[in-house]
Amino acid sequence: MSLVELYSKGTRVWLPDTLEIWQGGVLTAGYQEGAKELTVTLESGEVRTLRIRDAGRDLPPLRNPDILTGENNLTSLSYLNEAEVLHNLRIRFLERRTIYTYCGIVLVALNPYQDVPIYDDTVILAYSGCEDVGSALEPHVFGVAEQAFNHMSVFGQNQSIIVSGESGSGKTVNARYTLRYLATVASAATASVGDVGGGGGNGGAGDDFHYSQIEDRILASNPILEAFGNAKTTRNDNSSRFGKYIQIAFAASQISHASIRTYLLEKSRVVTQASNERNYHIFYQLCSTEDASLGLSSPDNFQYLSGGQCWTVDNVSDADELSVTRTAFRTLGLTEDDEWSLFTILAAILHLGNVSIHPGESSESSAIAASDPGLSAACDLLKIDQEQLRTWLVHRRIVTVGEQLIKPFTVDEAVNARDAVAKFMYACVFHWLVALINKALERRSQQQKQKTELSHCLPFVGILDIYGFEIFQVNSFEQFCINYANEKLQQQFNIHVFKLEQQIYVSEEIDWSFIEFTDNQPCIELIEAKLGILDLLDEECKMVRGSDSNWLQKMQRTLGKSRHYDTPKIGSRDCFIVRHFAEPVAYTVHGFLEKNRDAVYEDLLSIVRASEVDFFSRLFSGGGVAEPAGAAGSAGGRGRATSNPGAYFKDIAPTGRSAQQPPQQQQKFSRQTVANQFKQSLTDLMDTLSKTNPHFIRCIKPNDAKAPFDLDSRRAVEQLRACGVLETVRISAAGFPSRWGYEEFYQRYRMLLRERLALSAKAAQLKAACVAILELGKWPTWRGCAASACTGPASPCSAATEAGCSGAATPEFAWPCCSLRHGRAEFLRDDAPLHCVGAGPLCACRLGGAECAPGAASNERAPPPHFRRRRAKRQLLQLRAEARDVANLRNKNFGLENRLIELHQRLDAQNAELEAGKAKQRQLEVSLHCC
Ligand SMILES: Nc1ncnc2c1ncn2[C@@H]1O[C@H](COP(=O)(O)OP(=O)(O)OP(=O)(O)O)[C@@H](O)[C@H]1O
Repeated sequence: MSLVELYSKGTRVWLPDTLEIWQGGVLTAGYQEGAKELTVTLESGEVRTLRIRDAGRDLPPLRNPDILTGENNLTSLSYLNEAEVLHNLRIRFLERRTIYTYCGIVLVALNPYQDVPIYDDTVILAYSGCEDVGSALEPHVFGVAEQAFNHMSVFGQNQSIIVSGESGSGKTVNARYTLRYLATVASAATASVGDVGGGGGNGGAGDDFHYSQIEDRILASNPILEAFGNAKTTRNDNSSRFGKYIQIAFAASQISHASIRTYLLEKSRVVTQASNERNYHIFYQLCSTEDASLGLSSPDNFQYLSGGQCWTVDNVSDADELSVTRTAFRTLGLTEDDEWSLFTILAAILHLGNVSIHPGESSESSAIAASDPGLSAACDLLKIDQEQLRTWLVHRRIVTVGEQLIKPFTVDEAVNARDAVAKFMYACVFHWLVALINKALERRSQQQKQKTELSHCLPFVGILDIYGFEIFQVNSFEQFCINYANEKLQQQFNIHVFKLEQQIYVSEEIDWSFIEFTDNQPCIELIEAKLGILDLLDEECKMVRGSDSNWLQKMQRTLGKSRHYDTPKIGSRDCFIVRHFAEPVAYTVHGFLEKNRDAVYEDLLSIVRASEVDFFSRLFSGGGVAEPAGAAGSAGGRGRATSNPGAYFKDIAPTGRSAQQPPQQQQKFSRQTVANQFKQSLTDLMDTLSKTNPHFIRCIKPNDAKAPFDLDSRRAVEQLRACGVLETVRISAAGFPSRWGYEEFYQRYRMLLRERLALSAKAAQLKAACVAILELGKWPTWRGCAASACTGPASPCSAATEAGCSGAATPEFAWPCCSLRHGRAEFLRDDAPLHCVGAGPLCACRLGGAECAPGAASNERAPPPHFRRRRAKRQLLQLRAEARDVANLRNKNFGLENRLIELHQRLDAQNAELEAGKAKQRQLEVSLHCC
């Protein structure tokens, strides 16, 4: 169609709008070739004249007919542009109250900021086992989980579900539901095996660890990790301050074991918080007990909990949350004694934060009063030497050739030293817990252990919930690492969606015009390449006199020419800007070196490691009850996902003893900077992800006020642009909706072929076999013959005389899992009738014999015993189908109910107005009467 035809009078278009981003309008007059102007009447009635400079490029985007509005897959829109995507999401979200929408291979999830009734077990049942989950049911996070689970079960291929989005967009909630879905579906599989007495050897007597427990343990890991790793920020009341990748391995559709890797816990939050933010939830939960034996009281009595001047979270009871955390501890097998030990350390951290450090005798020194209550409370709880701690919090040892000097700290240095110990202790607790969870998610019985040894063979589904892209007023080292991680994830997404997809079209010689996308490789190189930002940072950290400002200068000299690096033209001089894929972010260099070194003075470490309590001593030495193997939190000991707190430190390592030497001999630890560890763990993560079949969930934060079902178009478009959803729409719409390898396709549909070919298809014949399967489509008898009397591919088809049947049957077919429309017989893969219900003259079951009684028009024959499992499965499928209908109805109902509530609210408001009007009228009448 030519532009003149497309842009004729009355055509519906979109115009840019400052407030709503896009506004609908209608062309008042058609576009003429070479015209410089276009007149549009907006929906508001305003008439606007558009300047056309580069016709064909700057003509306004076209609008779809109303009938397409609210499509649940954006790729099915006729006109695909930013305005249409936004409009569609808006209608679905605001009018239909639907939070999920497919966008090709991506599920877009809008945060409703309100509980929606779409996650209960009926809905899980509806999605589980649904073969065409993408089209038969509304888009849902359960749909994505089902696709991953199904793909894994059928093809034994590892899957990953990557949940991304900015802070507060709903990643953790969606990841939590995904986890629940997998746990429920897997436990249903276990139960159904148990029901029919199959057993399959799993979970039988003698196992010391039953299958049902592992699902519970997986779910119990959530409240623990959230209590210790989540905090209230200005953007999100329950913000994850660490990244998490959970891998669930399955054996015969049941969970075999699981493991969690964590990424870069934000340790600085333990000692300082921005305004209106909180420390980690667990501290406030603990304070709610006001336990005197731990010296606990209201959170505002502790320095470490008062940085943000915020101690509570709306609608959250810390006391209730504590009981959730403790219940989860029990589920994971943590004893009350160990729990008490953890709480003791947390309380000690809080008391340590209250230690008051004064200027010493000179301005270059500092001191702590012998009677400091914070110091004595911390030392009593940790069972460590108070005098030693008091000394080494305000001094350090310098070792030169042949001699040692004791140098006092300034007040600032002493505060840093104290905070570093507090952060170290908290990180030890966190990583110990991750190791504990991993231990609890292993298989324990002999049989299960064997499985674990073969774990690399078991397929898994991995769920990645990693901190979203962050921009604050002041962005520091943590934001830099978080945004770097997002940059890597975006690249992973690009590689999968754009690069690989297009490469396949080229290699398959499919006619294809390339879709441009923003490749963020140059930005990643700026960060992680040799002489890039991280490299220069590490170099500076090695310098004795290294400083943040020196590092900044070096970056400016070395990286100044990069397209993705910049310095602010106005304002702060100690900033550098990185142009990320999402947005440019200005980072303040202050504190980068210190955070990257993450140094804890060895003298202080030795003191806490010398605790009289064996548990503490082991925990602070990198060991403990759960015996974390190497890098804590790594799955089955593989990978280096979690920073090992043992490798964090090492600033000054004393080599000899002095009068005030701490009691324990120092050990040697590697000097690995935080950024270096993080880079390595991200490389490992990307490596893992690249070997899986990825599924993407893009979470969108619809407004900053956390208002329920409210969409700020500007914010939504920002996020859609940033995470590549719009480009995905274009590529998904232009490309093929489904891609199968020969092997995959053959495995899935081979039962349609004659036995001979089905069994004998070797690698070389795979393509031919696939072609043969596709040829089946030519035979109407096999593709759902419309003829009512069709009995399947008999030769010739017995329904040949009926309308809609060609009467042709192909010799290529054997009896497949027949699902003829009239449902005379149902077959499973091995051609055995499940339950011949249609026995009679038209029975399609040709096997005869014991399983079928031709002529007996009855469905009352009891199935043979060995079909019981299949029948159970069949019934389950029926149940699921019913549940699907219920879920769909419920979805609709929910939308209608909401509309009704809205209408009631409006009615109430109008009534109130009416009443107010009447009252006013009465008043006026009274005053008139008085007059
Ligand atoms: N599907 C949902 N239904 C109801 N409420 C939701 C849903 N998704 C998110 N929310 C609300 O939004 C809040 C923030 O969500 P969530 O913690 O998952 O964000 P996030 O993307 O993980 O943020 P961060 O990166 O800061 O951890 C939740 O605490 C919850 O109140």
